[in-house]
Amino acid sequence: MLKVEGLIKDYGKVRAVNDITFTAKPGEIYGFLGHNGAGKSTTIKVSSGLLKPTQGQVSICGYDIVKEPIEAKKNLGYVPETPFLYDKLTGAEFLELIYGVYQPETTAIERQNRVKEMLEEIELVEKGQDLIGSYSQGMRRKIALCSGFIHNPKVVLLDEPTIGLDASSAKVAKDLFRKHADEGNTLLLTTHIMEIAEKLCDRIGIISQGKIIIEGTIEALKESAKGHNCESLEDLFLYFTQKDQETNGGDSE
Ligand SMILES: Nc1ncnc2c1ncn2[C@@H]1O[C@H](COP(=O)(O)OP(=O)(O)OP(=O)(O)O)[C@@H](O)[C@H]1O
Repeated sequence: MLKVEGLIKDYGKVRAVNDITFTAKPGEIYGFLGHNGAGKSTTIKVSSGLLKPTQGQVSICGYDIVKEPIEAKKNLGYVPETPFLYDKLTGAEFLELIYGVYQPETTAIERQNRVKEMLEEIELVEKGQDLIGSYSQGMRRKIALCSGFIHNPKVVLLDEPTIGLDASSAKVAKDLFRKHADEGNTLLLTTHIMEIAEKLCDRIGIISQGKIIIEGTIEALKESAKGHNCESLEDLFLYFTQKDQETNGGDSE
């Protein structure tokens, strides 16, 4: 379970996140949607422990990310929008390294077996022994995704997880996300691709100018937009964000 309560994050004078509260539950894929600069990545970075909140709390499975970072991070997987990878390691070596950091008590054989399983799941076995430096953009993305799931975390934060993936790789990734959620884990993901959010997410939170302006299932969002001709998630997204800008002003695009 991921709980964000009264979160505020300032970068100097810029208030990037302005009092956000939401919960992503076990078994759920929570989609975080918003225009560029709305505050999605900042919320994810604070939730991962990478940035300190200005105000408010984030807890991962009940552990406060600031006060109990080790316990919180043991339960956490995080795949940033621009992941850092080691070009001089093979994909398999990189994943073994990450797995060993999270599960230091495991043996080398256990780590190798888990990595093999993960590479099979993401359909990258034949490239596992190649250097990451030789990978295409899509292969790099796949390895980064594996690094977020390799230790079977209870909460996974995914910032634009399907960027650079072709249609069949995106399908493999989406299947991985769904399977992990169906096993009782929590996923929070951001995406600008409305079709992905529509098909994959159990609940949606729309963020505008650092605030969540509406959240719920797509059915619930449609109910709130009744009479405004919103048939798809794209229609709903445009309706709610435009309404927010008309009501509250601002220049987020
Ligand atoms: N390191 C930083 N220093 C100063 N301002 C920042 C920094 N990172 C983000 N911001 C500002 O915070 C606000 C929210 O940015 P954020 O990256 O969280 O948005 P986002 O919703 O993830 O956008 P995108 O969809 O473009 O990735 C923006 O106004 C951005 O310019």
